[in-house]
Amino acid sequence: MREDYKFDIKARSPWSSLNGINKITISPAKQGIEAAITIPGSKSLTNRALIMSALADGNSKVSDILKSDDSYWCIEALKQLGAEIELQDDIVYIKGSGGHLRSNDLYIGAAGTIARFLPGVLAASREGEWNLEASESMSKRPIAPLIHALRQLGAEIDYLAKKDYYPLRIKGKYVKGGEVSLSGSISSQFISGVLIAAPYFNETTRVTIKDGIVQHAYVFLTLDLMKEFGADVQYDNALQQIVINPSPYKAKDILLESDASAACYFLALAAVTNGRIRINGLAEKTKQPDIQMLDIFEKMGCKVIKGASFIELEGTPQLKGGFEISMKEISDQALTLAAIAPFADGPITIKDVAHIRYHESDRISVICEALKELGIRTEEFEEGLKVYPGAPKPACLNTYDDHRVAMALALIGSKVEGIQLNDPGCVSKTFPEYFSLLEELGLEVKR
Ligand SMILES: O=C(O)C1=C[C@@H](OP(=O)(O)O)[C@@H](O)[C@H](O)C1
Ligand SMILES: C=C(OP(=O)(O)O)C(=O)O
Repeated sequence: MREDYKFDIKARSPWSSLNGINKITISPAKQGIEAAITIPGSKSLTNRALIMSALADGNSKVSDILKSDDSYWCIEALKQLGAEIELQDDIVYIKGSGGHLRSNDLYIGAAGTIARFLPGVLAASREGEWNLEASESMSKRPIAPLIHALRQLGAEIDYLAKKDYYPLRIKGKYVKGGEVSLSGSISSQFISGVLIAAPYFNETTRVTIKDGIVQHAYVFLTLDLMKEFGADVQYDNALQQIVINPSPYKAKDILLESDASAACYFLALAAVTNGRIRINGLAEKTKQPDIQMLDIFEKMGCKVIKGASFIELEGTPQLKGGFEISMKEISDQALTLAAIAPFADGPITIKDVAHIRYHESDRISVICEALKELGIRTEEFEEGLKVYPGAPKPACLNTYDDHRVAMALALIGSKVEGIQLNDPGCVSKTFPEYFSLLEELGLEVKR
């Protein structure tokens, strides 16, 4: 176990689950898994829509939001900034501030989407001053390329403790805009963070990307939503140059899609148990990148039915392996594939995901550690890993305060009796009901 590991209780919100539960044990379902389920709203769309509605002048209604730690801290921050927000079940009514934000100290939890999307927005808010504090894990994740780009555009942002990391101090002023070139090779969120704020800069902003973008689809999600909220943006399909004219967001009513990343755990569950799961309310046409996992499941021998408003996956008695795959564009699913890989009939190599070492944990190192603990032969590379077929043995595994580590490793409990996970509550970052849903589907979950 890595020595610096402890979970950050402060980042768990009132919407988190499993508070005070140190360990959970997962064992296979007694019967075959066959179900139709609905997954909560997309984390990425929820926090984008909340921020844009809070900036718009007027009343917006955002329906089918995700209720998790990431969205809780987003809503709290926006309230502190002066947005009037009312919540009814999973519908949020927001009276936006028209871009005039109240000075306050803000805590943003462990959410990359808030950490990378708020600084530009605050900096361009003409007046006001904010200290922004993030969770321990978020305070270790990179933000320097974003802050550097925003400063180049005229923003006043200082590091309050360690250079290049949270916490931040931001002074609102007129941000000029203009030309900026930034890197998307560690996180696409740096680009989204500049784009979301750019309609509030004084002049037209022209963004060019210095090198690659790790997950292009999230930048397209940003641009699509900006257009829906009335921003004036132009871009080419290769995202070589993105142009944003000053064009404040307009209030609107919006219904959000289910979270494709969260859906993938249940598709993987059907795949690995030879079960059948239908996800209602999510279609192949979504622009969320993780829907591309369907191609991987098909490659592994699963049958996928793509309906107009659902996705269904039927597993197979023996998953196929023996392939290498680049997961650069769908890297939130790298751990999901790694967790089901031991059950395939040949090794699986996951490539091009060096950037996931900078997510909530060093995901490549953590998943390799867990698989080894389970007795699975695993090779770790700088940019990925190779997992060999094997029979995992029961083990007690660390989740490193990383929701995707916990959700992926829990899938092994659908095949192997007695998989124990420490700090299962970390799933609350994006999916507080995760273990309850596994239980409803028949898995044995002992808290
Ligand atoms: O913009 C977004 O909503 C996201 C972008 C991706 O981050 P990176 O580009 O940092 O990998 C993804 O991993 C994250 O879960 C959500
Ligand atoms: C990387 C992730 O989150 P974040 O939005 O905090 O970057 C994730 O959800 O896997």
